[in-house]
Amino acid sequence: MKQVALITGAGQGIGAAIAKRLADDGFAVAVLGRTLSKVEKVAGEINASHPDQALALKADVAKRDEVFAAVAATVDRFGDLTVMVNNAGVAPTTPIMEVDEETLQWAQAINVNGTVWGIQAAVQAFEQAGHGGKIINATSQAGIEGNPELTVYGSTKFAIRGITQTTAKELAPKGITVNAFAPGIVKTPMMYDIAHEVAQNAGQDDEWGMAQFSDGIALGYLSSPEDVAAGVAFLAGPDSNYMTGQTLVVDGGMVFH
Ligand SMILES: NC(=O)C1=CN([C@@H]2O[C@H](COP(=O)(O)OP(=O)(O)OC[C@H]3O[C@@H](n4cnc5c(N)ncnc54)[C@H](O)[C@@H]3O)[C@@H](O)[C@H]2O)C=CC1
Ligand SMILES: CC(=O)C(C)=O
Repeated sequence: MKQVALITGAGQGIGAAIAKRLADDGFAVAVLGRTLSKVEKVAGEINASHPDQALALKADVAKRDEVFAAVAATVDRFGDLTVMVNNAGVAPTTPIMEVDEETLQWAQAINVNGTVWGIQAAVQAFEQAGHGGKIINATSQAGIEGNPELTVYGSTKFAIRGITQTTAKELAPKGITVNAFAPGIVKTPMMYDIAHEVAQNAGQDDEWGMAQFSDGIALGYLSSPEDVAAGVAFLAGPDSNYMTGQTLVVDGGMVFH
């Protein structure tokens, strides 16, 4: 069977690395993001080495109809969908007394609702094609253990693990597996934004800010997007067929669960 994956939030960072890794592994990939120029660049890089294997799609994962339309466009272009990677996410830093309704709703809409819409759209496509499939959701070490000043973000990442477990049980009879991946601290624009705030508060530069996060990592160094993509490649491939409802932690040894 032809393997076709849609990866959300794939214009940069972990999502772009996943798209490139899955294309190397033989998948046709739909590269979805909010900014068309960014996903077109990633898809163009993939197509340069793997002709016609990547499709760029613009969508906001918080909008259910846009996610369903993106899945339909993927099936239209490649004839199928076999793997859905719900990777898109936002990570506001929110000391508890600064949490407001707008930030809660924004993070919920993208991280949680976006994951639910991605699962629904993928299940519909798998059922229409008459086969099972694999759904892979992005959680975080911050969705396994509480992190200070990440109440809003952490709550969405804990929720994603809950959704992964409930849908794994619900969808198993349809031959669909649902797993999550939990990165630790990954050198992406998202993490540089967080490090920038830490550095600014201490009057230091961004690299100093990033270095502060390697303290709790057993392996002693920060990860690259490609380290995380390798874990996702395992979840997308046949070697994980007997695994569902699980969280694959790719964090260099930050949390043990
Ligand atoms: N960077 C890190 O250290 C960690 C990241 N993660 C998770 O991994 C995933 C990817 O993170 P990064 O690559 O680091 O982030 P990033 O911010 O570098 O990239 C995320 C991408 O998602 C896109 N996106 C955001 N909202 C969207 C929406 N509504 N619709 C479509 N696309 C949207 C952004 O435009 C961006 O291109 C996220 O879910 C994040 O929470 C988890 C643990 C650690
Ligand atoms: C961004 C993130 O997921 C962290 C800091 O764990």
